[in-house]
Order: sequence, then C-alpha cells, then structure tokens
Amino acid sequence: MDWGAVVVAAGRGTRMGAADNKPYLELAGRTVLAHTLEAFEQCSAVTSIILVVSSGEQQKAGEIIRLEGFRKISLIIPGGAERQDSVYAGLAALHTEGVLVHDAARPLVTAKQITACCKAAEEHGASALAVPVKDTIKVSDGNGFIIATPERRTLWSVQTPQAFWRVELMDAHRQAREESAAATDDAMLLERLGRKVAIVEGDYANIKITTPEDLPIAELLLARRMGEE
Ligand SMILES: Nc1ccn([C@@H]2O[C@H](COP(=O)(O)OP(=O)(O)OP(=O)(O)O)[C@@H](O)[C@H]2O)c(=O)n1
Ligand SMILES: C[C@](O)(CO)[C@H](O)COP(=O)(O)O
Repeated sequence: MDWGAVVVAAGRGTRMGAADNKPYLELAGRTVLAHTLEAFEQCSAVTSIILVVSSGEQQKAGEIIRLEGFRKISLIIPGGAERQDSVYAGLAALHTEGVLVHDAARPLVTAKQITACCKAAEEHGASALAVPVKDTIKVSDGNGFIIATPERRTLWSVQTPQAFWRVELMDAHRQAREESAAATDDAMLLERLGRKVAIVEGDYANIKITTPEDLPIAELLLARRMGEE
C-alpha cells in the first residue's frame, strides 16, 4: 500500500498568542514545521506529503522546505477556516491509496509512530495514535458543576497521525460537509459512520504545541530524546 501524508499547518495559533504562526516558531534551533516534516521524510512508508498552510504563508513554508532540503513535499496549498476544511483541501490534492493526517503542531512525532499507524490501518482499515488518559475526567453540566465521571480505563487522549484509506476518509469528509457535521479530528468522521478506528498506543511526548508553556516542554522532550540516541 502506498502512503501519502496531509500535514495541516493552516491554523491561527490563537491560544499561543505569538507574533508568528506556530509552525514557524523556533524549537531547538529549527522551526516547529521542520521537526514535524523531518519525521515524515524519515519514514520510508510515506512517499509524498501535501502541506496545507494559511493563505499568504506558502512562500514562507516553501523557503523552509528548500533550506531543509526536504524531498517528499509535492504541494503546498492554502487551508480553510477550520482544521476539517484544511484536511479536506489536502485530501483533494493527494493521490495515494493510504493517507496519514497529521498536525504540523505536533513536532515530536517519530517515523516509528508513523509506520505503526500505517501498519494498523492496513490491518484494521483506520487507525489513530493515542495515549491512556492519566487524570480522572469529569463531565460538567455547563454551569460549573460535575455531573458524571466516565470510567478512566476506557478513555484515551487522541493524537495524530491518524491513518485511513484515502477514498474512505474523503467520503466521510464529503458526508460530514453535506450534513454540516463538525469534527475536531478525522477519526470522528469515521466513527459517526459506524466504522472502526484502531487505537495505536503512542507516547505522552507527542504533544501538540498549543499554549506558550508547550514550547519549553517540547524543548526538554527533544533534548531528552537526543540524549537517548
Ligand atoms: N483552519 C485550520 C485550523 C487548524 N489547522 C491545523 O490543525 C492543527 C491543530 O490545530 P490547533 O493546534 O488548534 O492549531 P491552531 O488552530 O493554529 O490553534 P488555535 O486553535 O489556538 O488558534 C495545527 O497544526 C493547525 O495548524 C489547520 O490546518 N487549519
Ligand atoms: C487532531 C487533534 O490533534 C487530536 O488531538 C486535535 O483534536 C486538534 O484539535 P484542535 O482543537 O485543533 O487543537
């Protein structure tokens, strides 16, 4: 099975509140985007990458790819208003049998995790990297009071990459658009159609750079990884 990747980098970085968008922030001497793309460049299962960026940032992203010498990025295209729209734009530009969807804002992903997602999707149809939830999770009534406690052993914190047959994910996206169904990740779009998505147990280090304290945490995790190599 041939695998392509849609890497979405077209967010606004509202919660980060930085002058630059998250993919272009510095992390251990490189951009966040360079760390993310490096893992896909190193993963032999992936043959091509569609990079989805904010409009007006195509040139900036292209310059990073040129300077880093990345070889697998086949297109840099503009994204949409929501993450779901950006993924859809990326899917429409890809032609491989399998697709991995990944957040550019997760720069600690590894080639090994990407390969594990591909293998699980080849076996089960779709897969998503996730880690068991560590905290006790509460459901609120919306007015500041707890109304329930879901059983923790059933709860997983889902990450990216998530892997699918491209045609299936495209169909799921089309249906969601027709029905105005919003989803914060791609697995949700298959779940709503009753399809199975296999959990691939990942690593707590595969954090999403979301708020300012995530950058120094990511630096520490990268330094620890380099010390282990
Ligand atoms: N319209 C959007 C929104 C998000 N993303 C991407 O989806 C990933 C996860 O989104 P998130 O971390 O929420 O990023 P932002 O949308 O940039 O952050 P915020 O919600 O704080 O504005 C990021 O790589 C982001 O660039 C995207 O491609 N297009
Ligand atoms: C896809 C995701 O990274 C899985 O954890 C997450 O749902 C993205 O959500 P966000 O609201 O765009 O941060």
